Amino acid sequence: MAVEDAEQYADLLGWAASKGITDTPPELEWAGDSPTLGFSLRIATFPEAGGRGLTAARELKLGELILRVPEEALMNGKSARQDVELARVLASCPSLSDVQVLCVHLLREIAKGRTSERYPYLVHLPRYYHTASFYSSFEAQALQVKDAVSMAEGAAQSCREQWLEARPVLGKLELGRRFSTFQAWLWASATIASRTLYVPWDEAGTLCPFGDFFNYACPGVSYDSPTSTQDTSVEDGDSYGLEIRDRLRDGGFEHDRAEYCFYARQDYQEGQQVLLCYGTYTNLELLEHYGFLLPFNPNDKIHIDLPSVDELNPGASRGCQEAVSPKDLYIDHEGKPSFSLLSNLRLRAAPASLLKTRRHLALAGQQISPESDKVLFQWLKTKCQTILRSCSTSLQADELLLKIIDAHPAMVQIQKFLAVCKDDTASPSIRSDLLFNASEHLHAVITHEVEGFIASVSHSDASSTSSLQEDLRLERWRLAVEWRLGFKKVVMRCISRCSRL
Ligand SMILES: C[S@@+](CC[C@H](N)C(=O)[O-])C[C@H]1O[C@@H](n2cnc3c(N)ncnc32)[C@H](O)[C@@H]1O
Repeated sequence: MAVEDAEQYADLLGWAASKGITDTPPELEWAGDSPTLGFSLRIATFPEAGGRGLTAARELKLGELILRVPEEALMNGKSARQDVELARVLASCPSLSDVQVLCVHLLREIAKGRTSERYPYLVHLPRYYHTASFYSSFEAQALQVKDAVSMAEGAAQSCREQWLEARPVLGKLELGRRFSTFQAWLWASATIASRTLYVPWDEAGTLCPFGDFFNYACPGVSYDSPTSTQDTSVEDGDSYGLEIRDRLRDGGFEHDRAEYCFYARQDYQEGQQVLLCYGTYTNLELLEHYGFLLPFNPNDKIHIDLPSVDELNPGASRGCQEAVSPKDLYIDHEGKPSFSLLSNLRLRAAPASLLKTRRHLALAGQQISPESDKVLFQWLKTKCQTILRSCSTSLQADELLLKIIDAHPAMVQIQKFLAVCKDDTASPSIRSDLLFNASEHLHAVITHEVEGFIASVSHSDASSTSSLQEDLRLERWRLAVEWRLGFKKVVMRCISRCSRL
């Protein structure tokens, strides 16, 4: 963790204080004192856990009020309509959604440059994002799993549709070409997706200066290590040494104070990263909305479709079927079937003769008979094996590919790697150590994907592809590989669990 140079953020801290943003508890404020920051929180960088974030400037206690951001500093649909010119143009286009309104508001403020009253805040917003709408077709396909690929392709498509609908408004506001392009819209919508906080009156949420520096804490996990990195070597059945807790409410808009208030979700030592729970997300949802993955995410799940009514027990009369919500049918991060998946599989696997008297057992989470449990776990195991077979690379290939990308984190490096791999005359000493022991098949699979990635980057609009853009695409491809590897690990855990049971 590196505490950020106060100079670098002096403009933001000064502006925040002028807006009444403060991390001093109300009981310690002296009447007439101007608000300040730095008493409870400091801006710092956590390379392994979210990059820029907030660190405890002193010991903080669970439940303590640690930051207050007055309504005047927030940026949302209400503040958009306080801008007279913007309100007039928005009134002429009432069909825009809350998210579109906030995108327009953000782009209008950015287009004002230094003359924007919010410039000291806006200038510190990230320049780039890895949220799903930025995924190219190659990166989306690299997710491999059908639902994940459609999520990424759909995100880019829906962002484009929203931009097309909002274009007349951007035109009327005369923001200038640079701030009206699809690229600018993508940036604004990713800013909103990854940084807004919940408010009850606006579906887009609110941008909350300084409050949007908090990195994410997963509900149910207590972050005890000072840098908040978690053990990533997850073994089946391991308790991971983490304390599982209920979700705490750690931030929200308080009408009586007219402030967005943040509370410590646990005790923190000075220097420890202070985190905020944005909600309960699977890793795919984190990737979609926030552009990152958690190495350990107890809320991760994989959806499993139920077999047809007589697939497990052909010809048997099933009687009436329980109504079941698809979202409850999943295997969790440990590879365990959810309660609803297990009980519905039990009802489908049991012979009709037993169902009459033992149906209630399945509904109470108990076995109907050892034989029918065997049938259902065999079915689940086969289903998981089919899921893995439908992916174009194996878990081992993904692990190796991830190591290769990590060892070659820039486009020029990955290009050199490919050149060496394909050069039959290269001596073993200059060939990559990483592929040295790989089988011919693995070698071919890896080379094929690396080649595909490089081709996809060079086929994209060459005039606008800078080396920075290429490196960002490499990072997105890496995230896609990391996600599918995590997915396959969960499926593998389910297979070993089924084999044991
Ligand atoms: C609300 S912002 C948090 C502050 C942000 N790091 C910044 O520099 O402004 C949310 C973004 O921070 C990053 N982030 C937050 N929590 C993270 C975590 N636990 N691991 C990795 N990245 C994280 C992601 O890029 C996410 O989209």
